[in-house]
This record gives sequence, structure tokens and C-alpha cells, in this order.
Amino acid sequence: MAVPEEGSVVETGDQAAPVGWVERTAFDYTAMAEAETAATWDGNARVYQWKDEYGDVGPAFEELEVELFGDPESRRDRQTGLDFSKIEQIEVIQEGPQRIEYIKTFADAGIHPVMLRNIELCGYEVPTPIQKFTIPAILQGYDVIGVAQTGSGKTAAYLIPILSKLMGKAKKLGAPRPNPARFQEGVDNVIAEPLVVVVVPTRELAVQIFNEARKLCYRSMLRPCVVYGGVPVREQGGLLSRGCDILIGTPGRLKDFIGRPEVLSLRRLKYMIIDEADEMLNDDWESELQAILSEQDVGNVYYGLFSATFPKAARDLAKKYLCDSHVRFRVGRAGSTTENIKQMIVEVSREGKNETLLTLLEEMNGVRTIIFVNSRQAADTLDDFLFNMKLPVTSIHSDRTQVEREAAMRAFRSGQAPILVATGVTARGIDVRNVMHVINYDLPSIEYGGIEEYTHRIGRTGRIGHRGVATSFFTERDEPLASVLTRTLLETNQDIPDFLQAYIPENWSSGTKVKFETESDFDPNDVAGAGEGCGDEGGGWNTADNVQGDSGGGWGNSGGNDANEAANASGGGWGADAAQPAAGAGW
Ligand SMILES: Nc1ncnc2c1ncn2[C@@H]1O[C@H](COP(=O)(O)OP(=O)(O)OP(=O)(O)O)[C@@H](O)[C@H]1O
Repeated sequence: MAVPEEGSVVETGDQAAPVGWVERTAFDYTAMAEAETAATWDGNARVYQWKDEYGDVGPAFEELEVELFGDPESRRDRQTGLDFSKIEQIEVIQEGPQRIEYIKTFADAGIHPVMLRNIELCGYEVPTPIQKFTIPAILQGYDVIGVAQTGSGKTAAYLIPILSKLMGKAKKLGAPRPNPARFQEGVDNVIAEPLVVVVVPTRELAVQIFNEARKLCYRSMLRPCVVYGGVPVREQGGLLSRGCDILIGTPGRLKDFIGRPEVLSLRRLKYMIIDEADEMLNDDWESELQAILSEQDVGNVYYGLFSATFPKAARDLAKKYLCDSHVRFRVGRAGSTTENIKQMIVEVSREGKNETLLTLLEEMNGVRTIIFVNSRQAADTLDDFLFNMKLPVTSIHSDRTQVEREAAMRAFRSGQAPILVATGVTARGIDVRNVMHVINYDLPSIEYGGIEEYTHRIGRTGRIGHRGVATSFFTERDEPLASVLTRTLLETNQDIPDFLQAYIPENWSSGTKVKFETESDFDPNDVAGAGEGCGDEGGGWNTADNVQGDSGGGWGNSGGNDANEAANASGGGWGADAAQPAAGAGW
């Protein structure tokens, strides 16, 4: 990366962008708010649709394929330069009485041929460590807890096996749906009866997972939908009324739709995934989550909990609901960071933060950067400050309208505004390619997430084999975090600045394991099993006995041959003939 000369500025007409940065764009938030009714929401993005005559698998559509997966050239390039070696070295710990034989390649897993092709189109060559375990476990019908570092492919770790299992069975298991080619609003509307629900804490994450589902559902009959706050309920209801097999949503909006049985019913639900499980178990979501969990058909639903950290609240939920048969996978220590991120802690005074920030942005200029602050007001103030310094910045926080939030994310993703100022919660789980630098302008305080929040925040960079830098400003206020922060740095062999040296544990020497009192790992005595929710008694977590041969569903057989078996069951719904594009087919 080019280091600019000190204080140098590139003159570009009357706008002068500091060296290395694109010109700033002024975002008119008031106009955006007024345009809300005419907005094109991210959740309205096109999904693959089929005609009845296709059978279980539809033909490819080049235009949509490029929209979903990018052009073929960029697909190939995506994998170059990825360094999986650090991820590969991390030990995967399997807990629970069941032993799952892990897969080495996607082809090993016995997944549906269309899913295999979609994985290839995504550019995924080998499964990540968490995927190696959760794919066979979910295919075999186990409830799963997956705890793995940020950016380690947890979304695909549950979507691939679930969608693969459902491919070829949508007709049999799913609700009748209108033919999209002939759909008439108000005439053909159906009640949405999803087979899968994914609950996530933020709107941005809901859209992101919806986009991953759009890719992985390509050419199948499975129709993904997303619902989240800030968009008129009527609009989202309209999308649901065309049928929905995979529903991704934020808890408040999901609860709202559950209260409208003429729009949404969970009676066909087979899989419930709680992503970013630790955040979802925050007190703020409790009533919504309870409403969603209590809605299901007892004993008939498979569960998955996924997160990068697993604090006590999440462990308590697992303890309450999970049965003996569930499997837990931990990639490294729960809450640990990845070695692909270079972490730097800089001591600053509160007054000196802006100046230090400008220096940093000058040193690492032009790269996609996320700056975290601790309050909405601070986000607005910092956005203004950076904009006045002629930097291409945008910001996102929960007081913004949905139009503003989506516009900010689009500007950041496209590179129009490569600097994003965000509060921690709104940026939870977001995955933007090539975020090279994360800056904690404010470190998260112990009361607001502490070290676990730190892990999630810096995890916006150094994702999936890429490398990144995370710089955090440390003021005297951050003293309570010093000890655990130092140990987190030691764990991945980071440099410890002088002012943190005193927090290096006594007797610690390089290569020894660092101890964490808030160890997010499961205590072996804390194992679930006596959960109220087992079997028929409550929350509906499955036992080993009911994993197989789900009545009428025709699934739940131990993984491996699912694709072939479904092909037989559906009268050869895929295979060469069915997969051929039908002449003149539309979607
Ligand atoms: N096997 C794979 N090979 C290459 N890339 C992959 C693979 N699996 C997933 N990815 C990509 O890795 C990125 C990170 O995945 P994802 O967002 O699911 O991570 P995560 O573990 O959920 O992170 P976080 O905890 O921060 O939410 C995504 O861009 C995804 O498309």
C-alpha cells in the first residue's frame, strides 16, 4: 500500500480528496427519508423462480447467474490469495456423545448435485473447518451448536446441508405455491409456510444471509425470503404471499408476522437456526425469541445455534433446550480471534482520537475501513468530522431509517464510500469483501459486550483466509479491559505495547496457553441433556431416536446418499434431462 507524503492532498477540482481516497459523496439523508415509499429494498432482490414443468431442478439462467455469482472471470479470481493455512491449523473440538466423521471435500459430503454446482459457482473450493463438521452432522439429522471464529463461513455451514437436504423435496414438504409466471396479486396469494427459519439480530445480517440463500437456492424450487424492520409490513407481506420456503428475519418483524396467521404459519417448519446466538440471547430480544420458539410444532424441528462467541446466556439457553443427541463444534477457543488479523492497540487521550484517526487513515489510505464507536451520536459526529476532512465516509446506526441504512451499506460495499462509521450492533456479522482495516475509535466497554464485542468487531476484517489490520484506541477509561485484551493479543502472538506489558500473566512464556476466566467454552459438567425441550416435552429439540424417518417428510436418513435417494423418490427430479434448460424458459 502506498504511503502518502505527509499532509499531501490530491486536488480534484473543488473537491480535494486526501491522497489515496476517492472523492467523497454527500449523502442526503433527508431526501432519502422522503424517498422511502419508492425505495427498492435489498430484501426485494430477485430470486430464482421456476415453472411447474421444470420438475425439481430448473435450468440455468445466465443473467441471474451473473447477478448472483459475479462474472465467471471474477469467480476464479476470488479464491486467489486466500490463506487458509492459519484456519486449517486450528483444532476443531467436538463435544457431545455423538462422533461425527468429518468431510474433507464438498464432494465427500453426498450433497445434492445442484448444491454442489452452486458451491462451485460461489467459488468455494474446500470446506472451512466448521463446515467440515456441521455439513455431515446436519445431513445426519443432529441439532448443532457451531462456535467458530468470525469470518469462518458459519452461514454456509448451516445453509449448505439444510438446503441440500430440502432440494428435490420442496414439492413434497413445502406448501403449494403459485406459479410465478402467472401470479396475480390478490388472487393467487398463499400463506407462507417456510421449512426453514433463520433468526438474526440485525437487518443488515438478515439481508446478507438472504443473499447467500439466493445463491445456494439457485436452480432449486426453494424460495428464500427475508423480513426485517424498517420496511413496510405490507410490502414484505406481498413477497411472502408468493410462497416462502426459507425465511430469514429479525426477531421483531418475525414475531409481527407470526401474529398474522393469514400471512405466515410455522406449521411446516423443519429447521430453526439462531445465528449470532449470543447477541440474540440478549435481554432485548428475549420476548421476541420466546414468541418465535414457542410457535413450533413440538419434537419436529431441528435446531442450530451459531456464533463466534458463546457467553453464559447462550450456554444457558443450550442447557435449557438441547437434548442428548445434539453435537457441538468449537473451532479454537470460543471467542478467540484469528491470526489473520494483525491487532494493534494505540494509547491515546480522548481529545487526541481525531488526530490519531486522521494519521491512521492517511497511513492506510484508500482501503475499505470500518470505524467503530460506542454511540449513535458519536457515529453522527465522527461522520461529519471525516466528511469535513474531505474523506469518502458514510455511517450506519440504529436511529437511521432503513433507506439510509441500505444506502450506506451499498455505498460501502461498492467502494463509493470506503470508510464506514458504525456502532457495534449494526455491524454485527456483516461480511464485506476486502475490509482491510477495522478501527475501534472507542473500545467496547465491559458493560457493553467487552472482549466478546471486540472479537466480533475486529472480525469484520481478516475474513476467510484474507488478512487485515485492527487498530484500537486505548484511553484510561479502557483500563478494565486491559487484562483480557492483553491475553487475547498473546493468544495470537501479537505485539504487546509497552503500556499493556504489566498485564501479561506471570509465568507466561511464548507458546504456552493463555487462560481466560470468562472462558466461553462449555464446562463438561454443564452439558445439556436434561433440557426441558427434549423430545415431546417442550421446546422440541430432537433426540437421536427421532432423527430418522421423520413421518411423511422422507428425510432424516443418515447423511451421504441423500441426493441419490431423493432423486429416486422424486422420480428423477434432476439428472441430465431435468437439468437441461427448457427451450424458451423464463423465470
Ligand atoms: N468454503 C468456503 N471457501 C471460501 N469462502 C467461503 C467458504 N465458505 C464461506 N465463504 C465466504 O466467507 C465469508 C465469511 O462467511 P460468513 O459471513 O458465513 O462468516 P461467519 O463465520 O458467519 O462470520 P461472523 O462470525 O463474523 O458472522 C463469506 O463471504 C462467504 O461467502
